[in-house]
Amino acid sequence: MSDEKRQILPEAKDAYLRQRSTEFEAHPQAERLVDWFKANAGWLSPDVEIAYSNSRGFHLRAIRPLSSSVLVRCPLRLTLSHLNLDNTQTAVLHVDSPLKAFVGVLPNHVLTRLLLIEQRYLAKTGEGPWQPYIACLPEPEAMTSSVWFDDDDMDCLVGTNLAAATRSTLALLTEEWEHAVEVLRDAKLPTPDFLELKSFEWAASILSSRSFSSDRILPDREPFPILFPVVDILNHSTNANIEWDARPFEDFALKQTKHEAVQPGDEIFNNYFPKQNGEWLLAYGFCFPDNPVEQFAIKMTIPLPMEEALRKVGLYKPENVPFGMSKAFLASNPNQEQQYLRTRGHPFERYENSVCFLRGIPPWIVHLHFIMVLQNLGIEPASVDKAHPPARIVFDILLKLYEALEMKSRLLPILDSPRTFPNIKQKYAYIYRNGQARIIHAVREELRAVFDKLQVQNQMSPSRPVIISTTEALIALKSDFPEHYQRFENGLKIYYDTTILTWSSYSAQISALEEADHPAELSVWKVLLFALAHLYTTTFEKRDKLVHRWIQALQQLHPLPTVAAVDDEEPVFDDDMLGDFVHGVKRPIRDLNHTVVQEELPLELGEPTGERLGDRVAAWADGVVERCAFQLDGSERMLMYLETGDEAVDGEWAYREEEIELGQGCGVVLEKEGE
Ligand SMILES: C[S@@+](CC[C@H](N)C(=O)[O-])C[C@H]1O[C@@H](n2cnc3c(N)ncnc32)[C@H](O)[C@@H]1O
Repeated sequence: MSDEKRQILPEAKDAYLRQRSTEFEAHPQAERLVDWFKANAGWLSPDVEIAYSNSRGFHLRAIRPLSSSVLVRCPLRLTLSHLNLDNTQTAVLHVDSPLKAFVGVLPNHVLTRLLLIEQRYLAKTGEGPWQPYIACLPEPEAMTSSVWFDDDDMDCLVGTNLAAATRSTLALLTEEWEHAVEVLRDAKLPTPDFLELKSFEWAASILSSRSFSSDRILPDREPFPILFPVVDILNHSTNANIEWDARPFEDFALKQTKHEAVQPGDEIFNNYFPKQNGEWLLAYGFCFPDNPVEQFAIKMTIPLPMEEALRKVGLYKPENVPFGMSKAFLASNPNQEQQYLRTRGHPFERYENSVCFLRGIPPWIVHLHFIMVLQNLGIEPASVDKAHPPARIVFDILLKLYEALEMKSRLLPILDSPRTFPNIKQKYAYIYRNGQARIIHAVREELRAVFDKLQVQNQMSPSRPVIISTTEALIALKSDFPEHYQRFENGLKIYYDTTILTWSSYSAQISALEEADHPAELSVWKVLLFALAHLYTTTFEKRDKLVHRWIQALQQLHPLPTVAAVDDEEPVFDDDMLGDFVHGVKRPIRDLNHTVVQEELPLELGEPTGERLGDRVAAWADGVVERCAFQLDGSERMLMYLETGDEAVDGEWAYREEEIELGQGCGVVLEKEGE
């Protein structure tokens, strides 16, 4: 019975049970298996039977109320593993097989697969000690693990981690098989026909989907995969009330913990332990919609030269770990271990982090981005308060993480469910793939909600950190310095052919303009920051104005370059152009009859506080915009994150304790890929 079917409505239950009793036929092979099992000291509760259905395969079901909790007990003697090839082991069956010569030569797990292949071959002619058991094992055609996907099935995994994991599993199997065949040939053993790659893959799938770890029954040795006939007939359910009971060196049993609750006809499940859907599909050939433990695995790869540079700035020093995160991750190799994204409410809990919207991101990844951001800004980790790095640094980390997640989300859109699937493999592939897509989109949206909270559109910016386009920056300039705004507006008319009738019309015009493959707004930002910084540097009053505070906050992190730094550089902008934007364009003044009465003279580009101030401010504006301007979700608008310079106000959004409700942002509407 599937998990979904377990939830069936009471009124549907009778009909379901009637239908089920015809679907679930007793199976002659199952009967032979039970007879063989009992004849060899295996114990199966008299209250259960092994049933078979096309959708559930072989499985266990109750035929009457359970009189005891023990369902099945398999003696060590009946188990199948490489130990059966080792004459020194007395507690297990011995087979007379040429494979015995390779104990200690081939890896144990490879030997177990070869033994299984050999026994399958024998079972086909009714031979071998495990014949009734092997006869009940699924054949390759019935296998649904991603290892058995054809090209069409694999297409359903595009963009997922499982696509790569499946390919590398197949590559490893091929390598192990080739090695085994070579070793057998070198030993002058005729390689049997049945030892083909497909059989090797079959044996590996049997072991991955139904073996147990040996350590419970053989606690005195390194664990290895071992098959327990009949114990392995139970299907999996997360809700199974089951207990594993091993008596070391004797037997292994499954017990139903709430056996009174089992009704006649009920399927009895094992619990294989919670796993990610990728693991389920790769090893067992099924997976679950809404798997509660599902995470999104990320493998970081830090290229060697970058790793060396980051090591020098303190990547591996525990004292540099930010946001109160646990430092334990530093002991793991970032290039080897998987990191997992976790959505809100995940049963494994999220990661410790004083920034609540970063709690779904693995600490290694947050830390790496922290160090990279510091390196980009030329800031020594020692000079930063690691418990609460400034909000500007949090913002840069957020942006970098968001861009990476956004790219990944594009590769993995959430898809509508097709009405039907060509086969069960593609159905499971869809369930897995969409589960993964939902995680990456959920974590991305969690970060996106922060941008939405900060973003201000077409209105005066409040006195807090904001994400704005040039529209809102111009609104602020107009409010703070109307005269300077007027000059800038004229500059826009001349140099960008942009007339500001309304803010929306300006936004529409500037969004549509491109310059050498860049949005023209990028260069408007540069000129605007030049104008604002020039104003800031040359105005000594009105320092409380918002536009001044933006520049002040920016210059705390990005100081004006020195004279020496700009000395040999080509000027970034044309002086006349900057003069026009900042000091007013030379334009005719007309009388009522539209006759030119006077040419307005441009003001000089003043440099009151230092040598080559204009060039330095221009280089500064250019550098800051190049580093900090960004676009969100493919929108044409070029945005900047600007702070007030008041640390308490600026840090509030980053260290606020409550989580932002998703979908409640005030900014751009989320673009949902694939919808
Ligand atoms: C240990 S065997 C269980 C016996 C199996 N049904 C058989 O026919 O041999 C594990 C395999 O059973 C199937 N299985 C177990 N639990 C399942 C579930 N909840 N949903 C779908 N298939 C399941 C999968 O094919 C899995 O690889």
